[in-house]
Amino acid sequence: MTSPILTISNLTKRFGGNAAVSNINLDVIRKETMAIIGPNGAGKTTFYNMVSGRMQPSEGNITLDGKDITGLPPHKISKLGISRSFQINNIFPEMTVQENVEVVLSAYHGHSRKLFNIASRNAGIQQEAEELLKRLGVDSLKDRRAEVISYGDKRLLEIAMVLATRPKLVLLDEPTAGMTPEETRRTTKLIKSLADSGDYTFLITEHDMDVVFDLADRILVMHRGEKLFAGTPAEVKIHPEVRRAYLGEEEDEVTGETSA
Ligand SMILES: Nc1ncnc2c1ncn2[C@@H]1O[C@H](COP(=O)(O)OP(=O)(O)OP(=O)(O)O)[C@@H](O)[C@H]1O
Repeated sequence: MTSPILTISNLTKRFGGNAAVSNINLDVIRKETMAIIGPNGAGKTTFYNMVSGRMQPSEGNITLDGKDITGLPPHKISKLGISRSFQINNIFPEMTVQENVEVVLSAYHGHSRKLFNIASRNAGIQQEAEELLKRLGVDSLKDRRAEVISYGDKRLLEIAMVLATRPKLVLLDEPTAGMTPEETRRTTKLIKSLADSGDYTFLITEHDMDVVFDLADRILVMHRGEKLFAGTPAEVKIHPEVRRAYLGEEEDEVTGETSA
């Protein structure tokens, strides 16, 4: 875990006179799982939107694997290897779970995304889709229409679709938001096993601190647009300024403990 896959330099986004993100410097190391946390309004979404190309930075640079991607549109950034999960928006509800993954794989392998190509399914793509669904633990659902599976399973399907593009960097936006505690446990375990496989680099935003501390190798703590601290979960837990930033929001949110 040494060379950075993503380098952020002096990244700033202003809305009018206000800096939503201010002068952030950060390296995301190949194969690590990095989480971004911070109180409401800290600038996490704005930061994420700049990395995925949905927002143009006011200042600063973003480099992916040595290539400057600052200000490129989302489709170009996605082609260059940053894949972002959107909460279920990408799923075709009437297709089966497996066909959904096959559509993405077909596009990745240079075939048309059009449905008639799915009808004449390619054996290699079919097998690849099955393997991905197995990795996500949803292969038993492969022949179900996507619209009938549970919310938690849809989120896992969505992650399978993101991974189908073989991204260099996977952005997961609140991967457990809206899940039941059981779905959250299952999803956390799965993401952890994907991360442990060493095949992926994850940049995750997540409000659930238990999930963050379970998954992250390192955590970027944002506060009022600035980088308050970046370090290991153990370092973050004991960092006085981090604790101070969270107190007054939800007490001890950062440690996952409830204060008496
Ligand atoms: N399009 C916009 N126009 C003006 N101000 C914005 C815009 N987007 C975000 N902001 C402001 O930038 C600041 C950071 O917002 P952002 O949504 O990035 O924070 P966040 O950490 O993701 O918050 P939350 O945890 O509540 O989602 C806030 O003060 C917000 O009001």
